[in-house]
Formats: sequence, C-alpha cells, structure tokens
Amino acid sequence: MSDTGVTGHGGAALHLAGAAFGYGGVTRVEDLDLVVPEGAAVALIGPNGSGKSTLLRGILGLADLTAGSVRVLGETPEAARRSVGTLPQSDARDTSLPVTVRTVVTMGLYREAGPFGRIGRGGREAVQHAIDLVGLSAFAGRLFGELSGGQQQRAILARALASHPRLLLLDEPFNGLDRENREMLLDLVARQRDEGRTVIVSTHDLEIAKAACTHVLLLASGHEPGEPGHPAAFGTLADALTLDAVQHAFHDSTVEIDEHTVTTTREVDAQ
Ligand SMILES: Nc1ncnc2c1ncn2[C@@H]1O[C@H](COP(=O)(O)OP(=O)(O)OP(=O)(O)O)[C@@H](O)[C@H]1O
Repeated sequence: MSDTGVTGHGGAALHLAGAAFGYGGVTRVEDLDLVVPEGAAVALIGPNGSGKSTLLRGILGLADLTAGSVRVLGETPEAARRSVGTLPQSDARDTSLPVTVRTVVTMGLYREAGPFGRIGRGGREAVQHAIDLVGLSAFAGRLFGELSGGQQQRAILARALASHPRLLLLDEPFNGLDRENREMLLDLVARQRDEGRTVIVSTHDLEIAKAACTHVLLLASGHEPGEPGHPAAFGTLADALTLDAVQHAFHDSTVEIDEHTVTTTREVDAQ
C-alpha cells in the first residue's frame, strides 16, 4: 500500500493536497487542494473534459495520482474502496449480461465478501432493503437489460447502496432521467446525507446542486485542448456557486446560469 503522505482524516471524507490525477503519466486534472467534511454533499460541476470523471476515478484509485496526496476516509483510495459506493456514467454500463436486478444489486456486496464469498442472511436483507429503497421491489427478478434506462439507473444505485457505503460517488446520475426518476434520486441523495453519508455528485444541473448539495466544486478546463482541468471554486453553495466562478470554470462569457442548467454556446454547438 503506498503512503500518500497525509495522516489522519479528522472527520474528512476526502482530503486532497496538491493532488493531480491522470492516465499513463498524463495529468488530466490538477491543483486540487480541498477537504470535504464527512456528511457533506458536493456538486461537481464543470465543462466537458474538465476532469470530473477523472477526479471521481482518482478517489477510487482507478486513475493515477500524478502529484500531491489523496486521503479517502483517512485511507488510501485502494484501502477505502470497500467503504465507497459508485454510480458510473450510464454509458459505462453493460446491459447485455443476462442477469437479474437482484444479482446486479448483490454485486455491491462482493467488494467485502470477495467474488466467491458467501452472502449471508444479513447481506440478502441489505440487498432487499436497497432494492426497496430505489422502488424496484416489483422488478427484482427481471433481467437488468430489459429495464428502462431510469430503472437501470435505480438498480445500479441500489448496488452502490447495498453495502452501506460511507462515501457515495455519483457520475452524472441525472442524465436522461424523467421527472419521476429525478425526484426519486434527489430524495435519495438527501436521505443519504441525512444518514451521515458523504455524497459527491457530478452534474450539469444547478437545480440538483441547489436541491441536494451542501458544497460545490467547480472545475475549469485547461485553456488549450489537452491541458489539465483545475478548480475554479470550492466551498459551500452560498459561497462558491457564483456567476463569476461559473464563467471562470466555463471560460466563456456566453455561459448561462439559471436555476436549471449551466449551458455555454460552445457546448450547445458541439452537440
Ligand atoms: N481512460 C482514459 N485514458 C486516457 N485519457 C482519458 C481517459 N478518460 C478520460 N480521459 C481524458 O481526460 C480528460 C478529462 O476527461 P473526463 O472524462 O474526466 O472529463 P469530464 O469533466 O468528466 O467530461 P464529461 O463532462 O464530458 O463527462 C479528457 O481529455 C479525456 O479525453
């Protein structure tokens, strides 16, 4: 286990000190200096390519730490992974496997039990509880690939919740969700927070940030293509989510910030 140089976590779910993350030795997001207190819900906002997913992968130990130090729940990312639940972007999902919703959710327990570990009664109850929480009780025996996108999202969320993680990482979980699924997810994020879990959620949707989050981390993309992203602001919603900071993050005077979404002409043009 590598020592990343930070000792103790003093109630911090995440402690980044001069941290940078990337792939194959190439830094994609840098200059990360922040402490996320346990129980906070952080909205991670930034333009495409600013490094939101890379940061989330770095917290999981799945992207390289290219500078500085990182502590997750006081441990290295690898050691902390058993206490972290994740909802990856929906396009990173394999829907072709013929497995039921219950099997998908049960997979959330294998990190602790190991791939051949036995899931006991407590585990089965935790799986059922997570399925009930996301409102999929009637679908537990259905094939995952046959569910709608929103239902699949719920099943993956239940997988993340089954092991009662202390930290939840949600990568653009609201993309493509209809109103009902969105509200369910918002409610669930709020409930996780009430139960003392820390949540980090990447989103383009400011309504979600305002409704469900206590803090915001704004990432700016590099000025030139290929340059790493970096923080434009971090703090409580009231302090950090300002029009200036959003414009800095998006390098764009045409950025629009309303109660719903951050949009820039550039992003709209690129679609
Ligand atoms: N597995 C990978 N290997 C190499 N480079 C990668 C990998 N994943 C992402 N990158 C690069 O890292 C940079 C940051 O990408 P990342 O996906 O973290 O941004 P993002 O802010 O999450 O973007 P989006 O809003 O489009 O999801 C991009 O230049 C991307 O091409």
